[in-house]
Amino acid sequence: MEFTPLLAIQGLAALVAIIASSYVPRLIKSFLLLQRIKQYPGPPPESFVLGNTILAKRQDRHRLFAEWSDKYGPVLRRRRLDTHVLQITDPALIAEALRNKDLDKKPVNDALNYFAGPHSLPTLLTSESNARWKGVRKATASAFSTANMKAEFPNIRAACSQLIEVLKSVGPDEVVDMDGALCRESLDVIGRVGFGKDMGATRSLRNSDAPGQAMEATSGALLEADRRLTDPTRRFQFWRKDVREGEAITKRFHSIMQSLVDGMHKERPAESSIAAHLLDIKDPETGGPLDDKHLLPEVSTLFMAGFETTGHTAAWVVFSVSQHPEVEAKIVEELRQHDLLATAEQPNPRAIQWDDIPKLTYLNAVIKEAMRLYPAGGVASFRRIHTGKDLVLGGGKLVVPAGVALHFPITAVHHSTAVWEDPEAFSPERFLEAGAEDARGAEPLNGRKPQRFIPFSQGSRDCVGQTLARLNLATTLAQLFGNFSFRLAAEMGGPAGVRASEITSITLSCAKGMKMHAIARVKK
Ligand code: HEM
Repeated sequence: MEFTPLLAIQGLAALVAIIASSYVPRLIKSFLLLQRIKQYPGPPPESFVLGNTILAKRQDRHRLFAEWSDKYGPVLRRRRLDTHVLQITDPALIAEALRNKDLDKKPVNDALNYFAGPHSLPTLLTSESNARWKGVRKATASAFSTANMKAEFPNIRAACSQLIEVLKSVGPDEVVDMDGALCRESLDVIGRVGFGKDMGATRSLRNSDAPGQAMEATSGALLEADRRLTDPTRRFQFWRKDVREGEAITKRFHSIMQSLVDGMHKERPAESSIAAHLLDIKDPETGGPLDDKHLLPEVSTLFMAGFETTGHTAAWVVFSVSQHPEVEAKIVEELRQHDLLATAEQPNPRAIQWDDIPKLTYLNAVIKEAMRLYPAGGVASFRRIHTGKDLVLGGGKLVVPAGVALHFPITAVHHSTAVWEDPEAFSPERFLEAGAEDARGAEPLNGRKPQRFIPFSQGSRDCVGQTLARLNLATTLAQLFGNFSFRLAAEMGGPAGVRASEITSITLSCAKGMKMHAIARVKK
């Protein structure tokens, strides 16, 4: 056939018709949905086509969602291309919605699945709540039981002791990135508690002989996943050097995870470990144990979901305390009362025990207050209605039409003036009051009070690792504050510099890290 201008025009027309036939129905649907949620206010769209897409990808979007919530109210409307999103920050509505079985996660998250394993399969974190997810969730939830955490407590303490040793070798004039150090420690905690393996991330901070690849590979692969999340076309840009490097480091991360899986097969792990629980999962399709194709991504996911979240949170605590000497003085007094403070008479305080953790009331309140202000998963919690039917919440107060997405941004709830008094103030005392975590004036739902403090989200898709996270945070921070006082390094530009560098990628951190001076309480 001869190529003629007429043929080219016909081809172009066919292409336009194909695109139009798939997009026009979507646009009509989007327009009709808009008529049903028009009554809710919301930020003006950036453009007719984009809606609020670009702003909602901003690095400080956690702050933006909070500003919108205060400006437009607890139920507001925004748009991502042709998808309408209702952003909800009313704790009672959130509690009801997140416990409603008609809502589910969106089925696929390619970037995170790519991170998790070579076959890009959905995992505990990214999958819909299907039979496979149920099996993995049940097994991991029981791995994180109080009894198992108690059995694994010495492993957490051991990882923290390594960090203390590293910091002791650093002089007070030297600057340490406490965010990086605490992420390393959290990675090692997951390695030890989950798989009985020291990944060497903390040791490699000061010792170049220690095997440091685990940290570099995990954070490098996570960075590549984050880049793919913000730019879905990235995976096709094979000519770019940074994309190829991202692929290479992701492969390296997978091979480290594969060696953990090989170790699990070689020798039965401790019964209290996460590994033992993962090995006992029955695959709903085969009835047998998970094959490596499915097991490896679940192992990776626990590292991904657990190490930066916990590490960044601990860094936010250290930063917050460094800005509030009166808070530090109270922590010091509490640690002194429990014999956990380094003093001239007792330069090495006694080793922290499992029973100490609940007794550290003030420190626990400080951790909660930092998690309120800086929730690591602050923009998580997107849901969609999977039944095709409208969702009715609050006894008819809110009707969500099927097809509208729901977003419950945790940072916005934690910073809302409608939910908290003086939300921007760092005041651990608020968590010393009984019922501080409950939503004010909200009626109990199935016997449970709706919560306004939700750093781990809520409902069936809440954080499965929260027992480990809380335990690690309290154990680590008690030992850190027992031995050191922290001062923000000048290069951070003071609290204003930290605030200006807040960044939400997959988790919330400070783009500059958290550079500090660790000043030993007892001089050598
Ligand atoms: C301070 C530390 C942590 C914070 C703030 C945190 C926060 C969260 C949040 C907000 C979610 C819900 C995400 C969503 O709705 O999309 C979540 C889910 C999850 N978290 Fe955590 N997390 C922490 C530590 C951990 C740890 C230590 C682990 C495991 C080692 C872990 C494993 C998971 C997993 C597997 C899920 C998905 C659960 C499911 O969908 O069934 N997290 N986390």
